[in-house]
Amino acid sequence: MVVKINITVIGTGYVGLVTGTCFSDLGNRVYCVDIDENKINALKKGIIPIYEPDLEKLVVKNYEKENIIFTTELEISLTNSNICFICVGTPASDDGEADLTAVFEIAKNIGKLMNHDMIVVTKSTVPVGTGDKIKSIISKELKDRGVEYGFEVVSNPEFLKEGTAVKDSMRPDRVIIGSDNDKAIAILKELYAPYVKNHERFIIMDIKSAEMSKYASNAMLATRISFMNEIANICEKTGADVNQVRLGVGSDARIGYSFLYAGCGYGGSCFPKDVKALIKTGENVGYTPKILKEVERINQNQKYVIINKIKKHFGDDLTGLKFAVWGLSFKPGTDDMREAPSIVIINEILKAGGSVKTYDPKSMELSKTILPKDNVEYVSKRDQVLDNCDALILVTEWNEFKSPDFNKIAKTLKSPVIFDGRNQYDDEVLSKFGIKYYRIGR
Ligand SMILES: NC(=O)c1ccc[n+]([C@@H]2O[C@H](COP(=O)([O-])OP(=O)(O)OC[C@H]3O[C@@H](n4cnc5c(N)ncnc54)[C@H](O)[C@@H]3O)[C@@H](O)[C@H]2O)c1
Ligand SMILES: O=c1ccn([C@@H]2O[C@H](COP(=O)(O)OP(=O)(O)O[C@H]3O[C@H](CO)[C@@H](O)[C@H](O)[C@H]3O)[C@@H](O)[C@H]2O)c(=O)[nH]1
Repeated sequence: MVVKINITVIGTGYVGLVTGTCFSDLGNRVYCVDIDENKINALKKGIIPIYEPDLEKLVVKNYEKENIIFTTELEISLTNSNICFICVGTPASDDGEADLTAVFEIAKNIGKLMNHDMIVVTKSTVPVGTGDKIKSIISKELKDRGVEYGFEVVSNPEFLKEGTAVKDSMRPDRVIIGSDNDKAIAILKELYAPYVKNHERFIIMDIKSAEMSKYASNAMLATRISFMNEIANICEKTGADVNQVRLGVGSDARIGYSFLYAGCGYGGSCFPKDVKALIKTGENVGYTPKILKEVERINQNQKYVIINKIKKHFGDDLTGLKFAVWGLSFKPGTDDMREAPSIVIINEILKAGGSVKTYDPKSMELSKTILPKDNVEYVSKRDQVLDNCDALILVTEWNEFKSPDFNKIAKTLKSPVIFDGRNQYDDEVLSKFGIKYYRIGR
């Protein structure tokens, strides 16, 4: 295939590695840059530092074809590229504000190193107004160097989901391009065109609206989840069942079924930090975002709903009790543990004197570096977890937990009781097996 566009992607995490790989698969030449030397060296050997379905074979294929270059050298990458994507992390600071240290450091380095005209595209999730700040940082560096290269800063927020990141990138619902520069817009459209067959899916807007669209989308989805968790909590006190309510509500075409699942709270690297950052954006301009503050508060509380049910069943003191935990990652399909509800649930069990035996298909190695070492045991098979445990807790709904052998569960657990944080099972089926079943919103 003919090489089309030379691209630099800065930051090879979930977003950068997937974005860079998908662009390279179209025949573009992509320089994937990271400051983490270990990560770059591993990638050069075909070792993918994250678990993301379909990613490994695409990386290996395109690395072998020399469509991807893994490097820590930003200067060489920029020299050989016309477009540069910023894909570094923007984690929450202590006060909730997005920490833009890495983004601004990169803007500075781009200004210091670029030696021809460049389109600088922000794919990291950044607060409204960041594009203007990136522009001034680059301009200042160019001025200090006494050079006059042209550059455009474009906002192109990313909407991929972990676990389906490759699919989402190759078939995006929409591609938002925030820019007022026709040439930059045309180049980005050309780059994305093979993945965006339906051109109505390109949405062109000003840079600030593009930045805000990303936060508003995540905040809307987080709001739906907290809303349903609130409904679930009211269901529990009134005798209604949130599973049935979800069907009743979602069937309205104006509402739809997605993101209405009650559970033990949303986690991950995006919703928690982006809701906090949007609250901060509002406060910084003298506005108090009341709905968003409640969305966040409901989510914090929701992580304790399962532990409260456990304590209601066994009492506040869990000393001497061992809990089997299925699932650790913040959702199925990923090894990502950022803001995973399992962290809160397991720590609360340990605090109350209990111990934990756990299994997750992908995130156990990472969990070992995050969870306390004492009283947490890891096993390599789903059903091994059950031996000598007093109860089973389902935290992450991986497929292999969806239709387990209930007979075995009932016989192996010391007391046949399941606490289900993801509403995966049928109350009637479990009662036939003599299993006491607690779930959310019933
Ligand atoms: N993870 C997602 O599902 C997702 C989806 C959409 C948008 N986003 C947003 O995209 C951004 C990146 O998220 P992520 O999950 O890919 O982060 P990540 O933490 O997985 O990856 C970030 C990478 O950037 C590298 N990095 C940090 N500073 C650097 C520097 N100065 N130069 C070069 N590399 C540097 C890190 O070493 C790391 O490899 C965030 O703003 C996030 O909110 C994430
Ligand atoms: O009905 C639902 C749907 C999701 N969740 C939870 O919500 C969290 C986030 O899930 P999901 O949105 O699937 O995962 P992410 O990979 O974090 O993706 C979100 O965050 C990304 C980063 O900004 C965006 O790009 C995506 O569009 C957005 O969906 C997880 O803990 C889920 O368990 C629920 O509790 N109920």
